[in-house]
This record gives sequence, C-alpha cells and structure tokens, in this order.
Amino acid sequence: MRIKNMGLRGLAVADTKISFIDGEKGILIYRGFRIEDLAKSSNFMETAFLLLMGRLPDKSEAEAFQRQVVQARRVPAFVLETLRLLPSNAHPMDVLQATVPLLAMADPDLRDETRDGNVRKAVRLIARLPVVIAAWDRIRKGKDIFDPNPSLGHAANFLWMLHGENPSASMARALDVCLVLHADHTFNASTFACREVVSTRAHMYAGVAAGVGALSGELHGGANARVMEMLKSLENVDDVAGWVRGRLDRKERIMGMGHAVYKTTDPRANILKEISARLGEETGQPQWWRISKTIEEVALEELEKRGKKDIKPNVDFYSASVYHVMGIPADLMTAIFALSRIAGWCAHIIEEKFAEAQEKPMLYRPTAEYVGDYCGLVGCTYVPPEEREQAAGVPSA
Ligand SMILES: CC(=O)SCCNC(=O)CCNC(=O)[C@H](O)C(C)(C)COP(=O)(O)OP(=O)(O)OC[C@H]1O[C@@H](n2cnc3c(N)ncnc32)[C@H](O)[C@@H]1OP(=O)(O)O
Ligand SMILES: O=C([O-])CC(=O)C(=O)O
Repeated sequence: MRIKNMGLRGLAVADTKISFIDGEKGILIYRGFRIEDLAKSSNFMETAFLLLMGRLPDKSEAEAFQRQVVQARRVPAFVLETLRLLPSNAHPMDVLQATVPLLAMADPDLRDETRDGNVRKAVRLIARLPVVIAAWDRIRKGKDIFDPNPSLGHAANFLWMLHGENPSASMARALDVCLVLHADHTFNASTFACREVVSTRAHMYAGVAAGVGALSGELHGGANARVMEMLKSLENVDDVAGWVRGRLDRKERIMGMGHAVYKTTDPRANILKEISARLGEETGQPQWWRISKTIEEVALEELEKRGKKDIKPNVDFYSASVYHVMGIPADLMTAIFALSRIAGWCAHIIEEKFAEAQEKPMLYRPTAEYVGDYCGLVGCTYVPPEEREQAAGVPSA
C-alpha cells in the first residue's frame, strides 16, 4: 500500500475505545460521552479517570482518585534543583520534554509493566506535570516557587502555584473545563507519537516525552501560543480585516484555524469561545475575545472566497485568549495543553500496551519509498576520503 506525503490522513492504524470524532458533524466523544456534556457537568479529575479506566467513577472512586493525585503532587527535589540549572530563556515545552525522563527516574513503578503499575505512573504524571510547569515559570522569572496546596482542586492548584494567589471560583472552573476539553483527541500527532514509542515496549515516560515533543509544534498544540502572538500584534479590531487578507494573499496560515479531521468548527472551539467572552468581561479585558471573533469572521469570509470553506476555528483559537486573561504567558500556553493531554496520552499508552488479544496492536513499522541514489542494486563505489572530489564543504560549527 502507498499513501505517500499525506500524513496518514484518513488511514485507521489501530482500534481505540478511548475517543471518537465525527469531523463532518463536529462531534467529539470520550468513552461514549459527548464533549459538551463533559464540559458542562464533569471535571478534569473525573474525565481523567474516565479516559484511563474506561468508565466514570462512583463518588468514593472519584474521591480516592483525587486523593491519589493530590498525594502524588510532590515533585522530587532533584527535579526542581535541575530546573534551577537550566537557562532562563529555555522554552517551557523543551523544559517539560527534558523533565519527563527525570520524573521517570524517580518513579518507583517505572519498570512495573502491569496495568496497575501503568495507572500509578499515569497518576504521578497527571499530578506532577502542573507542578513542573508552574515551577519553571517562576524559576525562569527568578521568583520563589509555591508548594502545591492539597486543599485545592487540580486547576485551582495550578493557578495558585503559578501566581501565588487563589484564583476566583469562576477562573478555576474555566481552567478545569479547558482541561476537560483538551484531554484527548483520538490519534492526533502527539498521541500517535506516544503510541508509536510504546509499541516498542518502551515505558510510559518514554512515550510521554515523545508526545510532549510532538505537541510543541505550531501545527499542533504550539498553535495556541502563535494565536496569542497574533492577537497581541493586532491589538486593534480595525487592523484585523487588512491583516487577514494580506496573510491569505501571501498564502500564510491563520493559526488556530483548520484541522486535519474537522471539516466544520471544532466543538471545543464553540465552548472555548463562550468562556473567552465571559472571562474577558469578568477580567475587564474583552478586547482579546473581540479581536479573536473578528479574525474568525473575516477569515471565514475570505477563506470561503478562496474556495476553502472547511477551514474553521480549532481548539487552539479561543484557548489563547482564555489563558491570557488567566495571566498565563503565551509561551506557556502549549504546556497548559500538555497538562491536560497527559490524561489522554496515558490512556492511549495503556491501551497500546494492554489492548485485548484480538485488537492487540503490533510494533508500528511503516515503510517509505526510497528515492535516493541506487547506483544500480550493486551499490555505489566506495572512494576513500582523500580521493573524493571536494563536496560542498562542512557546515561551520
Ligand atoms: C490541537 C491541534 O493540533 S489543532 C491544529 C492546530 N494547528 C493550527 O492551528 C495551525 C494552522 N492550521 C494548519 O496548519 C492546518 O489547518 C492543519 C495542519 C491543522 C490541518 O491541515 P490539513 O487540513 O491537514 O491540510 P493542509 O495543511 O495540507 O492544508 C490544506 C490547504 O488549506 C490551507 N490551510 C490549512 N489551514 C489553514 C489556515 N489555518 N489558514 C489558511 N490556510 C490554511 C493550506 O494552506 C492548504 O492550502 P493549499 O491547498 O492551497 O496549499
Ligand atoms: O486531532 C488533531 O489532529 C489535533 C487536535 O485537535 C488535538 O490533538 O486536540
């Protein structure tokens, strides 16, 4: 089979019971539940349990899970000390990707390849990534770090560790809903990276480190930071129309729009748009939502004129303005995505490792068509270095 240069679009490479997308209708389902219902009625802890365990917890299970996560929040001292050694201009996603193997070294269950052992690793990752991200933002700014507060929920505790003050209930709930919305999305690039790595029987942390790397790119999770840069560069609603037209005329992309699967608006973007409008009003910063909405309106009209009516806002479009009014810096926004997606990554890693016999995935090993030199199948003639003609030269170090 040859499906070259198409990024495996539309090609099913595994079975999954974790999530489902209908890209035409704009439907996203986690383990049978519509994303709109989870965003309205659930919370990130419960959603993480749902993704990992395959069902919603009862009350005592939900409390026990929350307790386990709270207890696992303490990040080993050597990890925090290592963060202090890093250059202060290191990008949060590079720091996060570098920290995941450090967390692995401190995990007593690292080599426990039972399902329970992997669930315990998942709990530690869910608990600790937010601590690392908040600590890095403070360390790079030369500020003291704050210990996790065991009396605060997952989202509120993150904002506490980041800012050193308790968020309003409305702000904490908004972040919690964002975490629910970002928690999983079938075989997106970062989840596929996680699954590909653990298909070699590498441990969960090796898969997660790959996932963080894949998420960082601007065509994937990195788009939220680019959206914020775009909003800041515009500042004024009147600048939007000319800017959007110019960008499309130059064949440049509007970040936060378009999707590999959705041919209509991403259902998560609809929810984030409402949160952006509400929080913008509540924090006295409605301009970010207004500029975003104007970009969306102009871009949809201009894209349609150019025969591209399938390019609509994705999850990264309105999350940028939401995070901005929470006081989250633009370059930290992709890391916020990661602290939610960790739940989906871990669920997929567990599925990859423990799928039922008839659905058991194989080691991923696609093929590529060789289009380089052959010199015939006998191979090229090896010439010793001193006899070779001068090539283009060695790149300078
Ligand atoms: C969490 C997430 O990962 S959601 C995605 C986050 N990424 C972004 O927001 C980055 C901007 N968006 C994009 O780059 C793309 O829409 C992708 C990569 C997400 C999906 O793209 P795909 O639908 O797979 O197709 P592809 O990248 O080939 O684009 C198809 C055409 O649409 C155009 N296009 C796609 N997205 C955009 C956009 N945001 N703005 C303008 N044009 C776009 C491309 O330029 C291309 O045009 P061409 O056929 O004239 O060359
Ligand atoms: O599914 C994708 O390709 C990208 C995406 O929206 C996500 O990972 O949330």
